[in-house]
Parts: sequence; C-alpha cells; structure tokens
Amino acid sequence: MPQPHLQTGLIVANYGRHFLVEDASGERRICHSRGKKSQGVVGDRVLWQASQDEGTIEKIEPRRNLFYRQDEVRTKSFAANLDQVLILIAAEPEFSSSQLSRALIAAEEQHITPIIALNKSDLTTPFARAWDWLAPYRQMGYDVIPLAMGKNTEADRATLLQRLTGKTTLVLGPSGAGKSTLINCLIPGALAQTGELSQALSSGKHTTTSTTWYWLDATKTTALLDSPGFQEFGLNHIDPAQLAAYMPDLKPHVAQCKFYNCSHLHEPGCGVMASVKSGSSPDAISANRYKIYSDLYAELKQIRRY
Ligand SMILES: Nc1nc2c(ncn2[C@@H]2O[C@H](COP(=O)(O)OP(=O)(O)OP(=O)(O)O)[C@@H](O)[C@H]2O)c(=O)[nH]1
Ligand SMILES: [Zn+2]
Repeated sequence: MPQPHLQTGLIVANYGRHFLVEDASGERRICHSRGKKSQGVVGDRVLWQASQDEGTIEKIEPRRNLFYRQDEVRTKSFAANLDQVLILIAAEPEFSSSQLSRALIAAEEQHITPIIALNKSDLTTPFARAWDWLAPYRQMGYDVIPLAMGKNTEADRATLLQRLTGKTTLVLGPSGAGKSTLINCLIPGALAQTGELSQALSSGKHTTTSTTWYWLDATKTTALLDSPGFQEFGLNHIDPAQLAAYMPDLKPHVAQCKFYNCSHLHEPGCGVMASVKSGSSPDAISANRYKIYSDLYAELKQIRRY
C-alpha cells in the first residue's frame, strides 16, 4: 500500500528516544521512534511521518556502515553512513596508543577511512615526542596530519578542508585534545547552537550529549560530526581470529604464517612474530603495536569463553 505521508529525512542529533530529523528542504523537527527501542543513529536516512508539530520515524534505510564500540553491557553507536573518522589526539594531554588503535580497528572493520590528526604543534617538545610515537601509524599507511587548532590558522583550515570536502566525517577524540576548538574553527558558532538544540531535545534536562551533525557548506555536500567523549573503547564485537586483518602493519605478515589459524602469539613459523623480531627493517611491526595486538587478542578471547 502506498504511504503518501512518508517523507525522507536525515537524523542529525539524538537524545534517547528523541531525534532531530532534517527534511529535504533543510527544515529540522523533533521525531520519535516507533516502539520501545530507540534504533535510529545520527547519520541514518529515514522515512518519517508528520504528527502536528513533531513526527514519527517509520523506517530506517539500510546503512552503509556503523561506527560503534561495544563493551560487556552495551553497544554504543557513534554514527552511521560515514566516509571517514578523524581521530584527533594532541601533544598534551598524552594520548593512549591502545585507545587510538582500538578506534582504528573499529573503523577498519566497518570500511571507514581513518585520518589521524595530532593537535597542539605549538607545544614543540611534547609535540615532537608524540609525532615520533606516531611513526608506526604513518609507516602502516595512515594519513597523519599536524595541527595547531588553537592558533586558528588559514593553513590548518586548508589542510582539513582538503580532506573533508565532499565527505561525511566523524570527529573522535579524547577529552582535551581540542575537538571543540576544531569544530568552532571550521563552523563558527556551532557549539552554541548545539547547547540550544540539546536543551530543546531533552526538554531542559541535563543529558549526556550525543553525536551532532553539521553541514560545512550551503550545498550540503560536506558534513562534520562531533562525537561525545568516551572513557573506554570496547571492541567486543571483533572476532579475535580477524583482529590482525584490521591492523595494516600485521596484516601482510599473516600470509607468512605456517598455520592457517595462527594466533600470532606462540606458534612456530609465525610471520607476525618474525616481523616483530626483525626490528630495523622498514615494514617491521613495532613492539608497542604487537603488545596492543596480543593484549586485545587475550581480552577478546576471554569474552568469548562465556
Ligand atoms: N597549545 C594549544 N592548546 C590548544 C590547541 N587547541 C586547543 N587547545 C587547548 O586545549 C584545551 C582543550 O581544548 P578543547 O577544544 O576544549 O578540547 P575538547 O577535545 O573539546 O575537550 P573536551 O571539551 O574535554 O571534550 C583548551 O584549553 C584549548 O584552548 C592548540 O593548538 N595548541
Ligand atoms: Zn602467525
């Protein structure tokens, strides 16, 4: 049966069961999800139906991908239908290479292109140390860019826009790295607008913020998504047997392993372990990344034991 009242829309923000949906004309309105479960995610294309001044989400279009983390108790979705994740870290506070690697693995698993940005290049000494620490990530082919968002320079804006234009990019980063500074630099006034929006959606109650979608251009071809902070990045959805395939520095060496089901932890004839030992060769796996792999493997194996 045709449903003439259904309109297309895009979820641009979400607080519990309240969604902010942008329609084809650019107008935004609060919509509610049908049923008990709140299934929509920012970035979802939906079909919705008007009901007085609000609306109801009737259908969520199939997703191209979903960037999420999963711990023991729950799945936490950041956003759907992304082209890129910009992982923003800084010279200070010192970032966790384990959290960085986890975010990269979550992106790889969903075929989302990661970009690593190292902020606060004006803090010369800690920046140089952090930049060196990121050498393995550059070596494995990731785009790693230096920034000083606090300086608000034209050069940094150009560096970012060159990568963001025409794409949908989620900005992810630990607290204090400069996420708000970056968003405000690219979209002046954006965060003030967000405060009002979350007030309207949560009917004045103080709720934890969710991902928020911003357009960078009038033609709506470039989108930047601000994500909420997180403490831990759980990867419980990742199969430990697949883990090495999501780590570009480990992946090529798996082909050299003697056993097809090698865990790369103790087997004889393991290509991955041989590469860690080879130290100085240009495509060697760094000791830190191998430790991240083995710790994560143990963690994911442990979860599947129950
Ligand atoms: N030195 C220096 N400081 C910066 C730079 N960019 C941002 N900061 C500072 O770093 C601090 C954190 O920046 P925010 O933009 O608030 O960081 P955030 O990631 O949004 O942090 P949360 O609000 O905790 O999520 C602020 O004091 C900024 O002024 C930079 O390029 N250089
Ligand atoms: Zn192996």
